[in-house]
Amino acid sequence: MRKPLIAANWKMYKIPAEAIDFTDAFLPLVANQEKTEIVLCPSMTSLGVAIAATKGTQVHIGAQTMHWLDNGAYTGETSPTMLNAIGATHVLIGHSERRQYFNETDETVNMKLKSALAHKLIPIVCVGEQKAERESGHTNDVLQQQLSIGLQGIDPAIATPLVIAYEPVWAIGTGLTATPQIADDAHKFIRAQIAELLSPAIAASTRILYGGSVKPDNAASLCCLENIDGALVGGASLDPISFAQIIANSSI
Ligand SMILES: O=C[C@H](O)COP(=O)(O)O
Repeated sequence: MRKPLIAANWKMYKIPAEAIDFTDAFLPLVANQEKTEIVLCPSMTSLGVAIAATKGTQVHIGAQTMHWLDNGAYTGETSPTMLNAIGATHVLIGHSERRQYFNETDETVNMKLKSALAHKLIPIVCVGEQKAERESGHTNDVLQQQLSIGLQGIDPAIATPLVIAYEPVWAIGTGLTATPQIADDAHKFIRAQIAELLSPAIAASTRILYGGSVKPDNAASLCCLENIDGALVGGASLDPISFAQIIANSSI
């Protein structure tokens, strides 16, 4: 039985005071949502206040990226030990915006994933195809490549916390959403790949989230499918009421 997970990716939005305004409004709205794992991923400067504000609640805090090393001369980077030290529990890895604007590759995804698992951070590894790749019939090839390199050398014995987010790039921030059928097919393919690359047991327990223009009114149709175990939400997670509605509508 996979516990549903709904994560908010705030991207480069919200200063610390706005993060606190969010949690003040949001926490009472989800006080009874024990069935869903809820994660907020603020920017680095709001991690600390978000962790303090959610202490003692069932809401977890994750980072939007990290380096794979513990420390070193890497200006601007944040390490897994730094995330551990402040109490972050989850980390997004390989979001398409990191791949597009910050040169992240399947190889760096792989190094970050190994590091996150070693540091007991729950990794949410993002994969997904571009519009042209879908239109030319290459979606599964792209997913296969991202996963085979991203998951290379991962020890199945420590892979249980792995979470995958399927985010078709053409659906991110565009208002275009994958149909439930498109999303479920991709998730099914991803699960089969995990079975081959890691093990059938890990494939069965891995949560696979959908991301791309998830809103309160489409959350139920996307999140209730056999292979979809939750959502990674961008724009609609910035507003506490809308994000709480997505969580409520997903658990119907
Ligand atoms: O990480 C979240 C995704 O990029 C989805 O963003 P969006 O909900 O604004 O389309």
